[in-house]
Amino acid sequence: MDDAAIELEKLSHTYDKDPVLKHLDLRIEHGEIFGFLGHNGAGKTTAINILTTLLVPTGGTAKVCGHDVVTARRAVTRSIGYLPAEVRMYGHLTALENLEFLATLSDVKKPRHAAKETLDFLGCSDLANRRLATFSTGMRQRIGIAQAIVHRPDVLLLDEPTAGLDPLGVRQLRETILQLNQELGMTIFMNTHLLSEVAKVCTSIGVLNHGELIYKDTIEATTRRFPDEASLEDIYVTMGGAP
Ligand SMILES: Nc1ncnc2c1ncn2[C@@H]1O[C@H](COP(=O)(O)OP(=O)(O)OP(=O)(O)O)[C@@H](O)[C@H]1O
Repeated sequence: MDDAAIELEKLSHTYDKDPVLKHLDLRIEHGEIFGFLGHNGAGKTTAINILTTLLVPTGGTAKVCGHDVVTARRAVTRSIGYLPAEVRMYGHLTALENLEFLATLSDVKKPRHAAKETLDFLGCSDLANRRLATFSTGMRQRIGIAQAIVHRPDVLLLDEPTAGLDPLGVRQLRETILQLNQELGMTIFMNTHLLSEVAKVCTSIGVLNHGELIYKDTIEATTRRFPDEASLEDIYVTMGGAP
């Protein structure tokens, strides 16, 4: 079988004594937009931290594009882009300077060109010469996405990307996710609480409940099973996923 974009096998993690992730098995194919749903504290960020190589799992394996997150960290970090829940950036730099700096760190060949092209691709060239300290939440988030994709990763990991965005920002984000997936072929892995959002943008979903994956299916099968879009919430109830 070809390498999946993301493959977890019995992935487990324990910080202190209680397990936070419990034997997760999950395969996400290239080209998917995967929505990872779960209540607060379910373990979603822990899973993303493992995929970004920031955290070494205490059990099982996680691979990105066939690369193991523990034994092939460099190959993993080359394959991924990451938008954390709270984007950190150098406020005194302009958007372009910041992006060029990060492109350089990622060994991108022509960093300034890549930075400009990325801002252009995301439709925010108008922000290029403004200092990041002056940016609104929505603008910061667009630059956060630019930072995550400036090296053109195969897989983009987004941790609660809609947090703090107004409805227009949420819609813009949805369009950007589809554009990255359809035009650049990126696989997207998105942690979210927003059930309504996953139905609009995702091709498949998984539901995490207290560290266990209690549901995984395509969005078509899911909406057939839970025909009322708003009632995607029923997944939590039906599968016992409420906190
Ligand atoms: N560094 C840490 N040390 C100890 N416990 C931690 C640490 N990070 C997270 N936890 C605990 O692990 C559990 C899962 O947290 P995690 O942040 O992965 O969940 P989440 O699904 O992303 O939640 P949220 O939606 O609130 O961000 C929680 O009980 C949290 O308190």
